Amino acid sequence: MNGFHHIAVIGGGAWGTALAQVVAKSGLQVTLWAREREVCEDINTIRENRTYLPGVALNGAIHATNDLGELAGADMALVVTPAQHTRATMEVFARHQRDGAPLVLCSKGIEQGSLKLMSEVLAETSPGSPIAVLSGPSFAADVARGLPTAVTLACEDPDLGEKLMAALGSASFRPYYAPDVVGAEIGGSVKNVLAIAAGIVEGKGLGKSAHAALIARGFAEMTRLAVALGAKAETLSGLCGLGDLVLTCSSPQSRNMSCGLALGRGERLQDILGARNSVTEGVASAPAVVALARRHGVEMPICEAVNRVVSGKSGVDEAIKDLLSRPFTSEAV
Ligand SMILES: NC(=O)c1ccc[n+]([C@@H]2O[C@H](COP(=O)([O-])OP(=O)(O)OC[C@H]3O[C@@H](n4cnc5c(N)ncnc54)[C@H](O)[C@@H]3O)[C@@H](O)[C@H]2O)c1
Ligand SMILES: O=P(O)(O)OC[C@H](O)CO
Repeated sequence: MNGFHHIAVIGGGAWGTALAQVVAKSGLQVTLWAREREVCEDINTIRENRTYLPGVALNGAIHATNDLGELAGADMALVVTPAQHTRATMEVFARHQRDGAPLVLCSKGIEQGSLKLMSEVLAETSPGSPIAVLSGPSFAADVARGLPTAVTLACEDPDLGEKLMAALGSASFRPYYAPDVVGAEIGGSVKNVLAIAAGIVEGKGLGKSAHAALIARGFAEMTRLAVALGAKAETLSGLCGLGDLVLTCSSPQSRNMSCGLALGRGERLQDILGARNSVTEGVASAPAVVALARRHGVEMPICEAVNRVVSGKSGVDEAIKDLLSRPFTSEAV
C-alpha cells in the first residue's frame, strides 16, 4: 500500500481533467477543483468537460467542485493550474491542505516577474510540503482516452517518488523516476517556447530540415539553461526534455505549436489568443525564460527570437533573419 487514497486535482482544464481520469481509473477517490461552475456541473452530471476537453467520456467516480475547501482531506494534490495563476490558487488551497500531503506539480511554466519555477512558488505557498514534478510528452486528450503515455516523475526523495509512481501509474500511464526536479521543470517550460518557434518554421514553409535543426538547437538551449540552474543534463535527454520537445514541436495538436503556425501564416498574436479559451503557456513563459537565461549568462537565441515576436518587438520575418545571420559557432552545449 502506498498510503494514497484520496487525490485532489487542482485545475479543471484539459490536463487536470485527464489526470483526474487517470486517478479515477486506478480506483482512487478523486476530487477535481475547477474554477468555473459550469465545468463542475458538466463533469458531475453529463460526465464530460465540454469547455476544456470536449468529446471525452469521463469516469463516473470523478467528483468536481468549485470549492477548494472540499479538497481538505486529500492525501496528495496534483497542481494543474496555468503557471501564471498557480500562486494565487495555491495560496487559497494552502489554508485547507492536509499537513505533509505531497504536491505533484503538473503545470509547465515559469512565473513572470519573480522568474520563479513553479516548485519554488509551491514551496512558498505550502512550506514544508514535499514537492514532485510530473512532466513529459502527454496530450490531455490522449491520456484521457487511455492511450499509452510515459512521463517523468521527478522528486528528490526516491522513496516518495516510488510511492507516487505506484499511486499514479498504470499500464497506459507510465511514470519514470528522476531525482532532478529543476531539470524536469525547465524541460516542460522551455519546450513550450520552442514549440512556438517550430510552428513558425512550419507556418512559414521553411522545411523539415529547418524544423529538425530547430529541435536540436532548441534542445541545446534548454539543456544549457537547466544545467546553469543546477539540473543534470541527462534529465533533459529524457521524457520531460527531449521527449516533450519532440512531441510539442511536431504536432499542431499542441497549442504552442499551433500558435506558432498561425503566427508564421501571418495572423496576429492577439487574434490567435483571443480565439481560444485554452492556455498557450509558451507565450507567458517566453519573457521569464529569457530573463532567467540573461540572469545566468546563458545564450538562448531561439527563445530570445520567440520572445521578441510574442512581445511585439519584432516581426516574424525579422526574427528569422536575425537568427540566420548569427555568427557560425561550435555545436557543443
Ligand atoms: N493540455 C495538455 O495536454 C497539457 C499536458 C501537460 C501539461 N499541461 C499543462 O497543464 C497546465 C494547465 O493546462 P490545461 O491544458 O489543463 O488548461 P486549459 O487550457 O485546458 O484550460 C485553461 C485553464 O486555465 C484556468 N484559468 C483561466 N483563468 C484563470 C485564473 N484567472 N485563475 C486560475 N485559473 C484560470 C481555467 O480554469 C482552466 O483550468 C498548463 O501549465 C499546461 O502547460 C497541459
Ligand atoms: O498543447 P501544449 O502545447 O500546451 O502541450 C501540451 C503538453 O504539454 C504536451 O506534452
